[in-house]
Amino acid sequence: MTDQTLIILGASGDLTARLLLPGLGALLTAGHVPGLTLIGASTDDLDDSAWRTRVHDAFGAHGAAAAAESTGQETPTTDSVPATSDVADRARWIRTDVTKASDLRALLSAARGSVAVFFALPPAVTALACEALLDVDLPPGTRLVLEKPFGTGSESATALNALLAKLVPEEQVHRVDHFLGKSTVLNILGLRFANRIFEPILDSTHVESVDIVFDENLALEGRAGYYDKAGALADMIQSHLLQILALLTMEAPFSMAAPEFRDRKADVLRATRLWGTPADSSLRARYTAGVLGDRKLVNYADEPGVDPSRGTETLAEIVLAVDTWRWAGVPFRLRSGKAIGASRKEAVITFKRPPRVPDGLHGCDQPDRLRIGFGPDHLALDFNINGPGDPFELDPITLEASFGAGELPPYGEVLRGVFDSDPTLSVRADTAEQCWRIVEPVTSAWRAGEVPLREYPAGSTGPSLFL
Ligand SMILES: O=C1O[C@H](COP(=O)(O)O)[C@@H](O)[C@H](O)[C@H]1O
Repeated sequence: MTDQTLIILGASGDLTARLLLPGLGALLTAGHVPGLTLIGASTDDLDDSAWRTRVHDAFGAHGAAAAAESTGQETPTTDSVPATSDVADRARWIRTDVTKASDLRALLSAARGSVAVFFALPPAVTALACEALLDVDLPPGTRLVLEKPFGTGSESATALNALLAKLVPEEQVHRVDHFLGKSTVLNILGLRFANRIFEPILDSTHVESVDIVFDENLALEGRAGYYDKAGALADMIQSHLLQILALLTMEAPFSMAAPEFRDRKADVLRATRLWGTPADSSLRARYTAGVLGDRKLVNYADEPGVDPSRGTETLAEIVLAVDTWRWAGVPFRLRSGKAIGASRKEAVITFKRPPRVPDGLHGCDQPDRLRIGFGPDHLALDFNINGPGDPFELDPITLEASFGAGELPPYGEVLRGVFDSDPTLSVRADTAEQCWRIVEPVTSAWRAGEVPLREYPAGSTGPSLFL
């Protein structure tokens, strides 16, 4: 097995501690990437020892715990997981200005074996780092791993793609969308393509509408530096929810190999557009002060680090059309909000009514629904039967299935693809551009003030076009 080195640019940031290192810890605990060298880099004045402590903490607090959860074992500490302790003990910190070729050259010379460079940086700094890398000889096979947001619109995404194409072949670029590492999201593929019963009715003849909803209890949680520039549309819809839409609407690939799978996703995203005008097919809103469970939340605009004049939305909705033979005429309603009282994370496929219910059968007319939950992992099918009591009275019933989490947490899954040099679960260049193209009519209209920014108290359900 070849040695591998993971270099994290921007390693002192929130993403590294909160998601990346825990995901890596789970991956190592599950026995992957033995002998990994981990190098952290940024302009911060850390040293090896301080960095190792951070890595130990992140592995111990989250990574090992996540792996233990999925195996049902007791939570081990880093001390009881030699693979993570070993990587943490040998981790190195190299002070680096990521926009300077000379610094990046020195950084890469410290790597052993096959190299993956993770850009845990804001989009503008990522672009500068990529430009600096043009003057550096990258070791053969180097993989470049980029976080969302990938650019800030289709123009910057196209420019960044062009830059990356000068550095390494597309197969070596991993654009991370951690929702593609979520076991329930991936279960959409098994549900659709490994069963006879669902796929034939997933089309415009049978489906009335599809809702993809990710409403969270979480509020800003100290992430103003990133979130206030992104907002709910870019943070969740342009990225994660469009990936879910692609999995729900794509045609069956003949294989799960990266080229076929990513071709089918790209096909359907190219066919996706806003349903109507931004005024009738989009909604934006921002939470005000409120109470959520036992937490008192302050007005978003008063959160430290927020620039209220930016008008950042914390709740966004858009309605999309997928112009394919299969889906023409079916509205896809995508929604995500923060500080929502009732957390709801699911895709709901609502079916059309039967052509005719026989006279004499009465009492219940709920439409059939297939619900795919994204946390907790859950699957439910709502339909009508002749229930107890009056034999001709219809009753609603739900068939439910819950299943355990995958072997790895989402970031672990995504990183496994990076270390295996398998880009299947990463977002391809054209797809990243398409996802911006789909939302751009909305972002332009919002910038021009054509859609008002509404308000909702934290802890409420928030406004909606369709709920
Ligand atoms: O990427 C993001 O995702 C999370 C929600 O995903 P989860 O896996 O943590 O449930 C969201 O809270 C965050 O704002 C966004 O940046």
